[in-house]
Amino acid sequence: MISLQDIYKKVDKSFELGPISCQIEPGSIVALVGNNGAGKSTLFQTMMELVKKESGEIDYHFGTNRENGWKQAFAYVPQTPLMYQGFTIAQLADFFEMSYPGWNRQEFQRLATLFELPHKKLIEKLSGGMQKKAMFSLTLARESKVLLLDEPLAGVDFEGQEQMRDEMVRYMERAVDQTILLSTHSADEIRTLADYILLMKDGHLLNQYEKDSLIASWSRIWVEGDTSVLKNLKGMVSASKQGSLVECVTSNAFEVEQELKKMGATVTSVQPLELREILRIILKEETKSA
Ligand SMILES: Nc1ncnc2c1ncn2[C@@H]1O[C@H](COP(=O)(O)OP(=O)(O)OP(=O)(O)O)[C@@H](O)[C@H]1O
Repeated sequence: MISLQDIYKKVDKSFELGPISCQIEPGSIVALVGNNGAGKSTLFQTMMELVKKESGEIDYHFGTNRENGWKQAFAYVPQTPLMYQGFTIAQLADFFEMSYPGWNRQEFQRLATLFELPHKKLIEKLSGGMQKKAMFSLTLARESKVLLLDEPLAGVDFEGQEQMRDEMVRYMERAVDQTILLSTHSADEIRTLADYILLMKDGHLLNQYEKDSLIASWSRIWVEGDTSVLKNLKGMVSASKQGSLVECVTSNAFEVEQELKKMGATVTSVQPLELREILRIILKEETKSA
């Protein structure tokens, strides 16, 4: 278990992260989701102690954050590999081998072949997508338990995305308690990879969801009836008249359907909502109520 308790980081006058508290289950893939500037990268940097937090505790259960044991267990791929710009991939491979006990050159070479990495090129001379593939390969060759990936698939070509997804699954299969926390703006990535979703906004954690339950609890229901009555049902997100029917969107699908039946309303169609749409609505609703 990774426990974050009241993590608070003041970046500057205009942005504060937290306080954030949550728990991350080992053996799961967790997607960190939020609008631009929500604080996802800042949270990663704080977790990795690359920036100093003002207060709060992170208990990694691989040793506390006051010891160095956890650093061996945690691997992190930043959004942009700024600190590695002056090095070739081959030099970075040597550097990773020296820095991380158990770094697996054979595994790195497998990944380098898969992603066709040009070993002699400086990182800064690679395209954005190739930089992602290079840092991903170097980091996955580490013997880590927890992988923090900041927008790993952004800017990567279709084939590369598929390969990286497969490699993440392979990473999870190394042991039962392998864990990935990844930030993303891609609903597709969340749908295909994540078990849980952490939703962030303005430096705060809005909510934590089990992905399949979240998808199952939302639906679009077409019903004959009175908009104003339907709007007042618990869990109704919106109800708008569309011709002779009312289009209802609910975050409480099962209970709303039961309620509609009790009311004797005629339901003409029930459709699931795309995850993309659910996340967009939740973030928009939170923006409205903020
Ligand atoms: N290098 C920096 N210097 C100053 N402020 C920064 C810096 N990086 C981030 N911030 C501040 O921290 C806030 C959170 O940024 P962060 O990069 O953590 O968000 P994010 O959720 O990862 O965004 P995105 O989805 O756009 O990558 C920003 O709004 C900005 O005010």
